[in-house]
Amino acid sequence: MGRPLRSGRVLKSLSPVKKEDAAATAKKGAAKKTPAKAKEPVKEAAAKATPAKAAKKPTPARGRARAAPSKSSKAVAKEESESEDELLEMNDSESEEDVPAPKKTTPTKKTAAKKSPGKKEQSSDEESEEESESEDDVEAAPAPKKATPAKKTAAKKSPVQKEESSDEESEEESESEGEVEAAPAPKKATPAKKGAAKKTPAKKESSDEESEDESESEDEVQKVAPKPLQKAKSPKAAKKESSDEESEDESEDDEDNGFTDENAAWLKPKSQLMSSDSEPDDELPEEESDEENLLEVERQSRLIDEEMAAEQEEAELEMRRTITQQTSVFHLPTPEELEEDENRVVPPSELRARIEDILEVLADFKARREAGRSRSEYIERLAQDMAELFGYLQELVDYFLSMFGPNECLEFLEASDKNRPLVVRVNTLKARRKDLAAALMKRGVRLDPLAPWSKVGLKIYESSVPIGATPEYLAGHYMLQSAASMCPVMALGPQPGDRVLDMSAAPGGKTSYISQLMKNKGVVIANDLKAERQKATVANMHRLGVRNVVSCCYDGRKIGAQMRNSFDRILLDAPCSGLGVISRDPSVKVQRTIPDVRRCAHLQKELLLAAIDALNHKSKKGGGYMVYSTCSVAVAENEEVVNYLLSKRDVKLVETGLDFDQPSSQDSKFSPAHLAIGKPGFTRFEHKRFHPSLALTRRFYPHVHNMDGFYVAKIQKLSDTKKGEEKTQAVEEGVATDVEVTGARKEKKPAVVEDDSKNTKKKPKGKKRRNESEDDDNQKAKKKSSKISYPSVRPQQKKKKTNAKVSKPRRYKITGM
Ligand SMILES: C[S@@+](CC[C@H](N)C(=O)[O-])C[C@H]1O[C@@H](n2cnc3c(N)ncnc32)[C@H](O)[C@@H]1O
Repeated sequence: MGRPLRSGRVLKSLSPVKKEDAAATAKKGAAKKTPAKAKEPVKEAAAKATPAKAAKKPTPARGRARAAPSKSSKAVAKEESESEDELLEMNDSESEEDVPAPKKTTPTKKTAAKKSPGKKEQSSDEESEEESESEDDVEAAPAPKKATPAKKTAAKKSPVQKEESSDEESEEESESEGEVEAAPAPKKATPAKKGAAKKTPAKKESSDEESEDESESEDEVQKVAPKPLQKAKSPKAAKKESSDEESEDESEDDEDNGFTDENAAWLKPKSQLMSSDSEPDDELPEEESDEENLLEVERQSRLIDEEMAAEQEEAELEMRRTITQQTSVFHLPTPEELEEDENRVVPPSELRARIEDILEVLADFKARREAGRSRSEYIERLAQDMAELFGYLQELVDYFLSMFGPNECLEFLEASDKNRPLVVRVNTLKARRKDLAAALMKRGVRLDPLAPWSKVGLKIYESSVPIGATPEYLAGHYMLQSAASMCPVMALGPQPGDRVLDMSAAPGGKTSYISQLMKNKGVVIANDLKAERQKATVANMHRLGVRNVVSCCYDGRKIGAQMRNSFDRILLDAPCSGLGVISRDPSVKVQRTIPDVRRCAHLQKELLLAAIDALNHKSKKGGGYMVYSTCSVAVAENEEVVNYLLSKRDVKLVETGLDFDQPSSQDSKFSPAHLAIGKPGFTRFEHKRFHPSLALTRRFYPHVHNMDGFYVAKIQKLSDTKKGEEKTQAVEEGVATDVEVTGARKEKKPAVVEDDSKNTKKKPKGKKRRNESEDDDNQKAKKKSSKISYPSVRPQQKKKKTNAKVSKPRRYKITGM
């Protein structure tokens, strides 16, 4: 049976048609419309039903094809209406006889048509005969005309499968199936769908060969025109793939409606059928609604597909971007670009972006650095950008960078721009914390206990009244005091009855806490160089009800000599650069210089030596301890100062006792594991090496602890012995030596920065200013080093007579602390 291969759509629908037509006709014709009728009427009805659907087809060929039932038309001719007879006769004649040359031209028709015989060969001989007939028809008949009769035949015969099982019927059925395979389907969409559900059972009852043949025919057809087939299939396939229930429902609807409408379409005048290339108008809406339904499903499916595709694309882009970011080389600004920058205000966002880029490069320097650029160049750029972004002198940023490293430095700078929580210390001489908290809360203050490690601290979140002017404040129930500044006093651990020196006391915040812990028992000497500041100290003592404090105004450096071995405990809350409390005093950013830091360190060393001298190491009250503290994070003002003390006096560092979860042991070995709050002090910085016990000192950071930058060291005086008096000269000159870790001499080396690119050592440009001052100090230190560092050579002693065999000469033990 030759059929026109108009498009893939037509061909693709072949196999559904085969099933669906047969089923449709079976249900419509046999089961519903003419249940009492025998096989032939069923066929007739089916034949009518099928063309009715076929009439939807727009192409004349299809229309003609449907109107040309070849063999089956003969069988049902008597019961057909006149118009139908005419039509059938005409079609028969067309299909069996004259075949217009142009219609025969499509080779694929033959291919498709020849497919069905293959299946028929597997059936009975009679079937084969009939098939051969149909084959002949196919070959002889023009494709379009034969196509529809094939369907029609199939439609007529397929009901037989349900109603009768005679051989003839099955022969006919197989014949019709064979024809159906090759029949054009597209315009049969609706009946095919309707029939599909009905046909399926019939199909199942029949042999598997049928389905195989179907697939074969489909395959073959697809080979002929694969692309259009796929396109065309979707609507029909969607139909076919819809649930059986749906199909059944539809068919039931059809059954309810009867064949009237379809027949009406089918029974149109021959001329109309023959001439109309398009479907009848009244059927268009149905077809369109089907299309719409299909499109709705498809539309949703497409939407999901598009969304998924978009997401996938976005994910890929993101991945590519991340890979690029992580692997790309960051190019430092060229001199020209830097010159441009100087003539404009670089936006903070741009600075920050560059800072972050440089940080990324530094994190993977080998892979991401620009060829020919050294690490120091990146660091230099980073320091400049950070200084500009946060408003610091660059030398300070340089210093922080050398202390923290790039990433932590950024965190520190950011945290130093934020205010710390407001904290008050309850004056337990006058109030209890819970009472004070309740009183403040009544005034609309939102607060919380400071931390598990403090029994007297309250953290203020919000207050509708000025915290420094409440009735409770004026009554002395509390003192404004930062969390960090409580730590030195806690570390000192003053006891009632102690003699305590607060060497730099004004305005008396820590002094009052000391008295509080001493329960107003014992004596506190509150000293400060500046008498003006001491007024505030006195006022505070009065307000707070402190009665055991004596204020005085001496230069602390002289107290050591004047009040030697006089105190059980001493607090030196030293004057400092304030580099830990920048959020409280942002002027530090531009007013403090590294030489300022050096000057502070020099004063601190002097004060510290004096404090130790004033400390009584023979205190019978468990004393002989002092605490050194600063509100600076600079190593020069902290570890370097304490390390210097270790070289000058017979002292040792002990735990600060700030490990509140564990019992504090004054004499325990220094081990960071014992410490709960604060970070260990530096034991090395740049080229300097400090005594390992410096790890017992505590550092507090804004970016780590959300506290002021602070430093706390607790020192025990062991004896009144002074080591290396000759070093005093150096101290007076403000020289920080890094010699005394073990007491052995260590000469200072000039600061160096490793150049990764050349692996050579050179002085960094960016650190010139700081290193210059360091170098000055270093030069002085070198000159003095012979005096400072060499241990005094003991006079040659006469060898004692001993039995011990001494093979090696004895070395003098150098005591560094
Ligand atoms: C950080 S403040 C002390 C704060 C105080 N401990 C408190 O908690 O309220 C440092 C103090 O050291 C004082 N000072 C500076 N040089 C001094 C010196 N040579 N002798 C004694 N005190 C000095 C300053 O006047 C300043 O009041």
